[in-house]
Amino acid sequence: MLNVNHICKVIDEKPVLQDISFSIAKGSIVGLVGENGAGKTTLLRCLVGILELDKGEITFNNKNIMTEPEVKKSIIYIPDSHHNFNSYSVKEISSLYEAIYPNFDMTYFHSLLERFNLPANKQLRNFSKGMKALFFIILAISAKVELIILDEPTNGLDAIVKRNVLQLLLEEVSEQNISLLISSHHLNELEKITDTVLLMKNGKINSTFNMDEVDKEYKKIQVVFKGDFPSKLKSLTNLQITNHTGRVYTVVLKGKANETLSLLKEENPLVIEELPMSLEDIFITEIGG
Ligand SMILES: Nc1ncnc2c1ncn2[C@@H]1O[C@H](COP(=O)(O)OP(=O)(O)OP(=O)(O)O)[C@@H](O)[C@H]1O
Repeated sequence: MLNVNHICKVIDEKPVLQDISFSIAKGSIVGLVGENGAGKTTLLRCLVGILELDKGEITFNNKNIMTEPEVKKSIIYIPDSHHNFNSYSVKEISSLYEAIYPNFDMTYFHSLLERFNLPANKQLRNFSKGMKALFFIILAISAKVELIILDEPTNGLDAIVKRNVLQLLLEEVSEQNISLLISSHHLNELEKITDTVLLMKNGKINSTFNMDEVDKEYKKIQVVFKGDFPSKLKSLTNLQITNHTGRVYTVVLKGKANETLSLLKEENPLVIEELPMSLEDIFITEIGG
C-alpha cells in the first residue's frame, strides 16, 4: 500500500533523513520510535508531501504522492500540535475536512463526539490539550481514509480516554481494514497495538521489528553472581547490561542468545531467570542508554 523508497531529506545543510525505505501493508499497525531529534516528524511530514524530498520516492497504491497528489485524499496526517486551529469551531474544522476527504462521514463524526463527551458547538480554543488530541483522532477516523498517520496521538489524554481511543483505533483497523502509522514515545502503548515497529536513529531506520518475533531475536535475563559480574561476559558484543542494583543484573542478549545464555550459566550464577522482553528494552538496547 505505502512504499517508501530510499528517501533523503536535508534541512539547513543537515541530512535529517538518510536513505529511508520501508512499506506499510493494508490492515497493519506500524509504530515509529526513536530518540528526540531522530527525524520521526520530518519523515511523517515527507510521507504526506508537506516537505519535498531531496532523493527517493513515496508511492501509495502505486501512485507517486508528489506527482499524483490526488492520492493524498486517502491518507490523513494528524500532527502533534494543533495551534493553527484554535480560532476555528468544531463545525468549521469538520466542514473543512469534509470538503477535503471525499468519504468523510459527518454522522459518524458526531456520534464519536457524543461517545467521547466532546462539545460539537465550541471553538477549539475552549478545549483542553487532551480534548484537542481526542478531537483530532476522531476527525481522522471520521475521514474514512485508508491510512491514518498520527504523531504522538495520546499526549495529554488521561488513562481512561487513552485506553478507549486506542481501542477505537484498533476497532477501525479490524473493521475497516485501514492502516495506522503511529509515532510515539509511549513504548508500552505501542507494543500493545502494533504489528511492526520501525526504530529510527540519526535520520536512518536503525531496525525493524515484527512484534511477534521479538523473542527469537532477543532474550532478557536477570542474573545474580556470587561476586562481581564476570568481566569476560561484559566484553561480549551481543550482551548488554541494561540495569543493575547491587549484584542483581539485568542483561539483554541479541542474536546467538542461547549460546550466550550457556556462557552465563557456565559462570555458576546464584540466580538466573528469563524475563519478558519489552519494546522499551529493545529501545534501550538499540539506542543505548
Ligand atoms: N524546520 C526545521 N529547521 C531546522 N531544523 C529542523 C527543522 N525540522 C527538523 N529539523 C531538525 O531535524 C532533526 C529531526 O527533527 P524531527 O522533529 O523530525 O525529530 P523527531 O524524531 O520528531 O524528534 P522528537 O521526538 O523530539 O519530536 C532535528 O535535528 C531537528 O532540529
